[in-house]
Amino acid sequence: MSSDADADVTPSSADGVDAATPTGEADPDSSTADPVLAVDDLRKRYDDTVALDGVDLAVADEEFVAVVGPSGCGKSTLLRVLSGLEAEFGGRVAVDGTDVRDGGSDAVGMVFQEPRLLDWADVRENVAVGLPSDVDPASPPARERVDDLIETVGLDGFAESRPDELSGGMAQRVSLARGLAYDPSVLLLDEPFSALDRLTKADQQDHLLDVWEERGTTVVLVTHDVEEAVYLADRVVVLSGQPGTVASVVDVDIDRPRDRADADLVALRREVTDALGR
Ligand SMILES: Nc1ncnc2c1ncn2[C@@H]1O[C@H](COP(=O)(O)OP(=O)(O)OP(=O)(O)O)[C@@H](O)[C@H]1O
Repeated sequence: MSSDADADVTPSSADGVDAATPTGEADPDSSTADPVLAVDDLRKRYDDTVALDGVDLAVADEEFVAVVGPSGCGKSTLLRVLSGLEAEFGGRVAVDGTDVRDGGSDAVGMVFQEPRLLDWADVRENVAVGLPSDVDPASPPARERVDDLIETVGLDGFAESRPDELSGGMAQRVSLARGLAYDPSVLLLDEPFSALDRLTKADQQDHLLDVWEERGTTVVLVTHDVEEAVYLADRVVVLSGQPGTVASVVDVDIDRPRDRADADLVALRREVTDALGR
């Protein structure tokens, strides 16, 4: 894709976001000097339920962070706040230095557990849904960007296919391309592979890593799957049970490509599992 096309469809972002060095253990706020995503003392309550209580998290540019925690600890709530779907909360959440309540969430892309595709639309149209609202999806730069994303997620040749002609893994890749169409500063993934069988899941995980490495996107992945978290992420943030708060942070300081059976990886899996109290 040409840089001209990028310029036409990419929203402007705030200046001055530099990569920073993650450090780790139990102090998620100290991980980055100038984070792309900054969560400070996040508190969220639904009537009598305290879902999140004082969550701190800082994610560096191009970092891949996984969030794990017991059922009901507030993982989905956290993503809903980050993506601007929950406007009422305590504390501060900023993307590229802009509060999510002041438009910071515009710089966030989201991939859900279910692909949530439009049945009547083909792959190209489904990906185009993720383009900025002021971009004409029929314009040549937009079409070029969409086709580039379709290629990035490995679906060349399927641009005119409809969702019922795709496998579950392929449909989830359409959802990933749609999440990237806005060229987000942060891509949020809410258990994107949990509905897939084991082999498809492993393929999709590797595919996500390829896309992450190729596009340099900052990723926050919520998952129940400790193996997935440790295999994919630079850091695993472990939330405590309800109300959710950060119980510990485990650095995964292992070069990629990683071997799922690697002894160090297995040891880190145990560390995360222990932190979860399983
Ligand atoms: N819209 C809502 N109204 C009332 N309570 C809610 C709402 N959404 C979530 N909750 C409550 O907030 C808490 C956190 O829910 P959330 O779905 O964020 O947890 P989770 O960690 O994603 O759970 P799971 O792993 O089971 O998907 C739970 O007690 C849940 O019942």
